[in-house]
Amino acid sequence: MNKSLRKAVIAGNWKMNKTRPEAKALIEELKPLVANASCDVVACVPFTNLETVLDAAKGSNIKVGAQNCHFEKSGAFTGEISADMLKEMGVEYVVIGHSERRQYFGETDITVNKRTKAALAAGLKVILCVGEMLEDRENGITEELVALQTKIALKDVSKEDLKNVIIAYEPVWAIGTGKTATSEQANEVCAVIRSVIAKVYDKTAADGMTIQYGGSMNAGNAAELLAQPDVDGGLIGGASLKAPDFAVIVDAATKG
Ligand SMILES: O=C(CO)COP(=O)(O)O
Repeated sequence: MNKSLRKAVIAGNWKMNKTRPEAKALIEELKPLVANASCDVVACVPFTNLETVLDAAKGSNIKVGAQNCHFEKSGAFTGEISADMLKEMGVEYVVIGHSERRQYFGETDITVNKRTKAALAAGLKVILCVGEMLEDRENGITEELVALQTKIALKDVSKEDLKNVIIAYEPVWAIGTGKTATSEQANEVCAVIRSVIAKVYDKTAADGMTIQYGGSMNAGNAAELLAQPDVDGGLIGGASLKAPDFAVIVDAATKG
């Protein structure tokens, strides 16, 4: 299927950055720069910035996302935020299973699956992150590992709900390191993910699935990565904190 029939999505993952005034300033700077984008533009911001960013992005084409949500609807889960809480605010997207959550906060494939289902049930769109560690790549198990992560994360997710899922392939060794996967490496694994979707669901679902690459994507390398046939967008960390850089990536997706 022609990739141009899929929706390209460029999402910024601000991670643990920006106070509210800084967040507002970044969105204000970004708005005119991405106003003519033909791809979807998303800012996934810290919980504390959600209201500010929702407000600042109002009337623009910037959509707003959170960076995690809990799998229970409510209850004694100190420090957690439910999917319903995000939905009620007007948040549209949520990042689930980011490698930093897997590495530092005990996130597992099983909890990623639970959070994914909870977010979809609440009506949120999920940016589901998968990706191998350097050791996995060196051991030659990247494809199997990413396939496994994808399958478990999507267990019991219906074909209808899958329409609200984007998958982000983020090799852990490329995140925040300045070491980008080559465009061939990125495309290869995105294609593996697409074939998993075809097997678990069907070809139509696979053809329609937006699959992003993430990991040191920046203004200089985005065009080549986004031109790959199976790369439909990007999940951007560091470069999403600078409006002009992020806007170049959005432009590249519009062309790619
Ligand atoms: O983790 C990432 C996005 O979720 C990528 O981060 P960097 O773009 O800073 O490498």
